[in-house]
Amino acid sequence: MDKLDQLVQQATAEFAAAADGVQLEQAKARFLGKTGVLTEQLKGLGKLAPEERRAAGAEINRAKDAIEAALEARRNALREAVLLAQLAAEALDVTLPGRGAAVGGLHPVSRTLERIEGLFRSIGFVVADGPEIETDWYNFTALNTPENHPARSMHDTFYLEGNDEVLLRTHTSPVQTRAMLAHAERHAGREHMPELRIIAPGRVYRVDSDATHSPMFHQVEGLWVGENVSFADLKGVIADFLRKFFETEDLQVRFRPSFFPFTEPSAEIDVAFMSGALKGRWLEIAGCGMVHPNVLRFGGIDPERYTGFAFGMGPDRLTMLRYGVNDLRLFFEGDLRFLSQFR
Ligand SMILES: CNC(=O)COc1cccc(Nc2cc(Cl)ccn2)c1
Repeated sequence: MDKLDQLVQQATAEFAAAADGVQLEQAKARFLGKTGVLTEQLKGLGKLAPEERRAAGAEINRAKDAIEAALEARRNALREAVLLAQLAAEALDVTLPGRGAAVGGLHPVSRTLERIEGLFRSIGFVVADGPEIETDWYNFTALNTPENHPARSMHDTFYLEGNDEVLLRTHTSPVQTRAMLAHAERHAGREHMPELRIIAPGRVYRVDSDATHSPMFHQVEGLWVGENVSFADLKGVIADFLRKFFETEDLQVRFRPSFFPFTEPSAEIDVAFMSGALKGRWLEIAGCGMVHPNVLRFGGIDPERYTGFAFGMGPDRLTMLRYGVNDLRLFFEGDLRFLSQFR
């Protein structure tokens, strides 16, 4: 094989060894560039005799064409490789199953709140709402809570920055007082004020956090005010509600004497199931009592003419009982592995 054939072989091998466009251009320069091997050959033609020059020149140009063809082939091969790599990287397998939008669900506490509201609506209660940021008047004073009562302290109550009159409500009782004032106002001057039956569900805040206490939790309060509402009405409404809520007649309800500043007499409500894991254990689930006369007065209602009962329960606690959950904080951490069990 003569020198020119060797050059073509060598150039083809070096082009094949070029891994990308930059290396290929460097290899091209070695053969076809200004100082390339082929260019040197062409310069050497001047030294030949005129009759030899034409043949030698033709030979060199044939080699040059072969090298340029090898170069072009390698360029195409590299371009093809880049394209194939890109296609592989961006490949979309349309046969894959769709990700799909998962079906959401109501939060277990929301389900409990809706259930409680539905049960009380079915006996004529109306759901009332009110501000979560309250004044200490509506949250404490209007509920007959003494100025020095520990519940007012910053150890139990979240006060807004640098303020001791604006706070995060610690219960939904303020909603009840606001509703009483509005109701009394609306029917002022009439001989008989219509009965008031309201349910006040909502978020409440207390400075506390452990397995059974979260700084933000939920409460549902109920209030029934009329011309001769009695403790018997209270017991009947609560017992009936609990049987419907827990969907069993097989439970006992008891009213244990207690004390709240805003009710007199007051009682804690315990429930005991006659079957299941909690069989026979008394569980405290709510507080209640006849509305204290002062609280009726703060609500614009004459305690000489009207009486009422009220209760307060923790739907978070009812939810824990209903679903057998033992750490309240699980409800508020947003962990879908926990929450998706309640869809
Ligand atoms: C989880 N809640 C509890 O242990 C105790 O809650 C209770 C108990 C008794 C009454 C009330 N609410 C109330 C509201 C007004 Cl406007 C007047 C009188 N009382 C809340």
